[in-house]
Amino acid sequence: MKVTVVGAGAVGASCAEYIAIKDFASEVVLVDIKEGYAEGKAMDLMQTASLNGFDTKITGTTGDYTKTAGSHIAVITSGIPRKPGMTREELIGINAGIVKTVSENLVKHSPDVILIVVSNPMDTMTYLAHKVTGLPKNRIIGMGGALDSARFKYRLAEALEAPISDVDGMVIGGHSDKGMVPLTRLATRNSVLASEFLSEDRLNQVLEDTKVGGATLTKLLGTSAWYAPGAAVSGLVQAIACDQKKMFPCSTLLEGEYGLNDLCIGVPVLLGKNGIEKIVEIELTDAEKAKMQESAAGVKATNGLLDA
Ligand SMILES: NC(=O)C1=CN([C@@H]2O[C@H](COP(=O)(O)OP(=O)(O)OC[C@H]3O[C@@H](n4cnc5c(N)ncnc54)[C@H](O)[C@@H]3O)[C@@H](O)[C@H]2O)C=CC1
Ligand SMILES: O=C([O-])CC(=O)C(=O)O
Repeated sequence: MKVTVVGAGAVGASCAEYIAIKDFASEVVLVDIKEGYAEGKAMDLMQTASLNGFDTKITGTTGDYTKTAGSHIAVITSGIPRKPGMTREELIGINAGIVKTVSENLVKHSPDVILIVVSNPMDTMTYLAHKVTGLPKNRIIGMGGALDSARFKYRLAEALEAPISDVDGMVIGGHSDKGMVPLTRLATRNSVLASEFLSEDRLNQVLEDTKVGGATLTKLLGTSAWYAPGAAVSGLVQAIACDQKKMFPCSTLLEGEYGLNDLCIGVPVLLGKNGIEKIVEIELTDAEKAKMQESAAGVKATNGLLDA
């Protein structure tokens, strides 16, 4: 199983590291545009192999896509991250051009590849990857909901004063400060609804803290986060590589599902060897449906900037 990760920056390198540590891929190829950078990251990571006990071979290249040929899965993390005070949507001007070129190059050398889009604004970049490559919808996956759900669980565990392994929860909707829809109604601690333990106000606080999870870290770090994003991507890659049929909220092209059309947005999907093997439609309340509609309107407004 060969995996390419484009962008050897913070998220790309973290993602490559987690993939290697889990030791399910034979090969990871890092690609960057900065001369020597991917090669350097690959060498540094390879020197952790004997320490961390993995056999995955990691190599790096400065923009030579022939080295990516025959990739089963490719992750796109190339592009600029936001700085404190910015929204993800503000990155579109620079990142759209990068994601377009990178998607074209990847598909040219690996026509059967499954793409995982990470660069922001992620839902719009996933939609752009569809437009540019014309790949079937099961082979283009946007990563956002897996990360947002991990942050939701972190905040739930904090509020419940429970170990994280006790809690479960899911975030759907757009991967943006305003567009996320954390499903507090369905959040649980060991199958018991979180609402049994937490007041409505406290659950709302969990919801609000989850939505600004990325912005909170960006303010603290001066750039956006990378450990949890890298781990979240590695989870999606593993689910596909190992044909796990695991459920994650991912950004996917909707054609009527959830009453939405012609956009990519986060909904629960099953991931296996074919990429997105099923879009899971769950029954939402009227309030949740309204939030999804609002979130979709935000994503569509950003998609509209692609043509501008
Ligand atoms: N979807 C999500 O949940 C998340 C998305 N992100 C996004 O991921 C992207 C990357 O973030 P970081 O890794 O923190 O940034 P970074 O700046 O550390 O790394 C980005 C890398 O992309 C490279 N790059 C730029 N243009 C390229 C091209 N044409 N081909 C190959 N490589 C190129 C840069 O040289 C740099 O090394 C950002 O857009 C960020 O907003 C970050 C975290 C989570
Ligand atoms: O916050 C950002 O800009 C990066 C990102 O998407 C995240 O960490 O959720």
